Amino acid sequence: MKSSMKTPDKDGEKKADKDLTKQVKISEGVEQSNSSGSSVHELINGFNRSPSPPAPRKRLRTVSGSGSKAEHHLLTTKSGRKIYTKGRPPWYDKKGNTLKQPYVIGICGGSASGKTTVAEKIIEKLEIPWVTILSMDSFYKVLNDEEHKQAEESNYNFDHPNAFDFDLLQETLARLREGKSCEVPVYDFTTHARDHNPKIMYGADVLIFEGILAFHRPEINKMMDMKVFVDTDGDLRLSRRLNRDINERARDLNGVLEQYFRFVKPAFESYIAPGMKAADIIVPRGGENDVAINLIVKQVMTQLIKRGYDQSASAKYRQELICRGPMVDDAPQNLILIEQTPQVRGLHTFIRDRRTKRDDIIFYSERLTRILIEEAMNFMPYTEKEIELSNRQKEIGLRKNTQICGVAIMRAGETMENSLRAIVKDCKVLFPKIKRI
Ligand SMILES: Nc1ncnc2c1ncn2[C@@H]1O[C@H](COP(=O)(O)OP(=O)(O)O)[C@@H](O)[C@H]1O
Ligand SMILES: Nc1ccn([C@@H]2O[C@H](COP(=O)(O)O)[C@@H](O)[C@H]2O)c(=O)n1
Repeated sequence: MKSSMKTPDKDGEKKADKDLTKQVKISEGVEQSNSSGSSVHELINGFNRSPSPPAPRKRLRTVSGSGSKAEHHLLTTKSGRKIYTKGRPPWYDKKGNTLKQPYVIGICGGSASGKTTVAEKIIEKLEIPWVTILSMDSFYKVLNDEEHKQAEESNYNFDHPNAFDFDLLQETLARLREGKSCEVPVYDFTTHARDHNPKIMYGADVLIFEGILAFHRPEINKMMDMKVFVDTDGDLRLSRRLNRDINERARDLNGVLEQYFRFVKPAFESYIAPGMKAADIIVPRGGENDVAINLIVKQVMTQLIKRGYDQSASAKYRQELICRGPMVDDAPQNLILIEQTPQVRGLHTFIRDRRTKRDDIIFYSERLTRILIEEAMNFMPYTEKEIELSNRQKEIGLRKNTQICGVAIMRAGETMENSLRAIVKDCKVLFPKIKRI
């Protein structure tokens, strides 16, 4: 979107006024409300939860990293809906081309301004199946011992552009835009380090990239179809950050304040706020600005449709496959079909039913792949093995051959990973096409 558009704030269109009046009314006579509509009670509530003196650092090891808000790529929205945010495993058309580029939304704003909340609300309202959230946190540089010590003492500047690996970020975003898969580091704010296990991400119909310096590098800005700046009052950002860092990021009050005034606030003024100039849309007040979020969602949907996004396309393709009927007759000789037991049919019924919810499909698919892998285990090489029973009698059993056995899975292999690991103790899963980061 090229034209710059400021979304309605307090003085905006009538609807915004109406919403604001509603907000004020809700606050009136209940508790004191600040300019953003958030109550003072809300702001101090978090501190009450965290007793003074603060809990020891490592005890509060709630994972609060770049993957935490959508842990295992499953985002549970405030309304309880579960959304899969890993993106879409690469699909190819009949000519071997990957499908269209994702629509990229960049979300920039100060720390605790509500970037993630806005991103989640956009996703929730869009109601499209393939979405990805990429967070800048994943691209914090790995610290050396000295820097790590400084971070522990709240004396490391995580808000300066030098704290991020922008080259890696640019490369990752470029790959995701091409619909390719990537291994993305998961950041742990409690240890200032990356988790051992990165997460695998794919392109999607919509890709949201959020971070404090999301608009810092012009080459990255060029990859965005829409740039949104979340503009939340500084005092509110500080109070939310205190709440969050103490309760979720294992920090103490003094440390948060020291870091804030030494690094966070100056960096906001020098590097983050100038990002507003690059923005197409400015969202005052963040996640509670439903008028702005609805406008963004409407614009994204319009653009997706212009690009040929068709929600019913996958349903049409499935129907085509059903009409073609089973391909058992002309199947190759070495194709083995799973026995159609009542259990297998029951699982298929869940998976094929158009009313089945997304997380249920994931659950029942995993059960089905377990059956598939159990069956596949019968084709592994086994050798006889003599064992001794508890009554000292001997018995000849079977042990899996110790030789390495490689199995190539052409499509949807990753969806089988959990089941495979649950059944084969010593398996190694390789993703040959994935770019290692
Ligand atoms: N409208 C709101 N009212 C109350 N708390 C909020 C609101 N928006 C965000 N928060 C809280 O503030 C913190 C930061 O919000 P988040 O969306 O994660 O911001 P960011 O991604 O910019 O750091 C979180 O703890 C979140 O729960
Ligand atoms: N080890 C770290 C890394 C980053 N931070 C702070 O996080 C802020 C960015 O995250 P938001 O969710 O608030 O956008 C940033 O302001 C860093 O100061 C940290 O404290 N420790």
